[in-house]
Amino acid sequence: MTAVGTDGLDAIRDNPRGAVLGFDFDGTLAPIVDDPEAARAHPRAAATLARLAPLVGSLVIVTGRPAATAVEYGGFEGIDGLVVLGQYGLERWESGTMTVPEPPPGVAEARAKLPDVLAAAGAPDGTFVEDKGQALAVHTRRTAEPEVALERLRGIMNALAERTGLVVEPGRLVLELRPPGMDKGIAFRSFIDSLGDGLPSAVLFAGDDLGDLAAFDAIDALRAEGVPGLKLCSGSTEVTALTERADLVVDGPQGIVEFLETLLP
Ligand SMILES: O=P(O)(O)OC[C@H]1O[C@H](O[C@H]2O[C@H](CO)[C@@H](O)[C@H](O)[C@H]2O)[C@H](O)[C@@H](O)[C@@H]1O
Repeated sequence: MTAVGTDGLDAIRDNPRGAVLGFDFDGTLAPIVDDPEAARAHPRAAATLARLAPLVGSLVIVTGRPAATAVEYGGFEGIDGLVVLGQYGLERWESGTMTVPEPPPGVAEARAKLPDVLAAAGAPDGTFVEDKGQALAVHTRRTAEPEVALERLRGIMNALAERTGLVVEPGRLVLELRPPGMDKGIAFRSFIDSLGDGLPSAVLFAGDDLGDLAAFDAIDALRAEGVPGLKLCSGSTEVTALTERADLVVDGPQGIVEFLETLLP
């Protein structure tokens, strides 16, 4: 644990009701599996979050998933005080109420073009598209050589993003075409600012993937404003960039849940 991370954790323990705790979903609260539709939160994740919610200032999940999918796969329905920001912050769920904006026209254009683009690039067997409404995720985890497949597709995904006014969000054996202008850092900070309570007494963000780096940036920015913070990494062999930025690395979603349980009375 880094010294500043220890300060962040001490501040959370000292005044949990003033703290804002943020979490990624896949790879952090839910173990990674081959089929995105088969992903489910760790068996103790929802119960742990439900027990934490009344003890802390705010609990928020910031995920690349549609908010409704994260709520369903997480078993989060009914957790009072939990907010889920989906599609990297474009969607919001709270207490059963969902806010989902219209996707920009570039998403429909990319949806129409993507099959031909993937075929022309020789996307290998096992490549598949997850259509999230606001975004299109091209997964290679189920190909024979997932990393090789991902690299083969990176150039054409960048080109299609440029043609359609979208951006490419890289992740764990996935490249997503999604609208620009939002990321997990903007979403996390906007959520904090929207609480209207001034700066929190402490912050935490737990993640595992490249998309979570923006939320780590938000923690760094809050620290620079005097807010103690903890950057927690759900460690894996697939992503090292986050490990290098984290204050504390634990062993996947099991380690995350065990860490959260230490915050409970
Ligand atoms: O921000 P997150 O909650 O981490 O969501 C990021 C993406 O996660 C999902 O894909 C990842 O998890 C899958 C299930 O374990 C795995 O098969 C895939 O290889 C991973 O990239 C999800 O399918 C995406 O839509 C999310 O954006």
